[in-house]
Amino acid sequence: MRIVIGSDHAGFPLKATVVDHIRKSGHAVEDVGSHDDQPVDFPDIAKLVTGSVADGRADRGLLVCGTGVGASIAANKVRGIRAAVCHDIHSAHQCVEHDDVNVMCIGAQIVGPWLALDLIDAYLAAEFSTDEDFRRRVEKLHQMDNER
Ligand SMILES: O=C(CO)[C@H](O)[C@H](O)[C@H](O)COP(=O)(O)O
Repeated sequence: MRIVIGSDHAGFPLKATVVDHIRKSGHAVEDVGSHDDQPVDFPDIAKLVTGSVADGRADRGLLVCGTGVGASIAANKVRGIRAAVCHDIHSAHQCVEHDDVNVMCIGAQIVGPWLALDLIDAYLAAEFSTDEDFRRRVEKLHQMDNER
């Protein structure tokens, strides 16, 4: 898959480990920054990641900030984006299987690097279910996007 990843200054220390891991797993990674630990506003990075997913340049996005919360709020402002903070393995795969999440957000101040990599593995391995209940619910999310 083509993965786009971004972080703010709080997520920056974790991002290099994550990028390396995803590349070694065989995925293509676009790293949109930040590229150092200087303060950067998470909405600016979220715009870059979500833009790449929304226009089809990337299949899935990853955002890393301090808690994952700000990044997910920002990402969900963008049409076509279904973002979720995931700090447990079940949510990391179920969010794709049931909700077709296309941007997962992680808090570098909340989870350590080993759990972060397991979360990412679960997220990237998951596929959207063909179950009609889940498809109908996500279709309603599309309708909500179109009504904004
Ligand atoms: O977690 C975040 C937003 O939900 C950010 O990454 C920041 O860590 C948080 O806003 C704190 O800001 P600071 O400039 O790092 O003190």
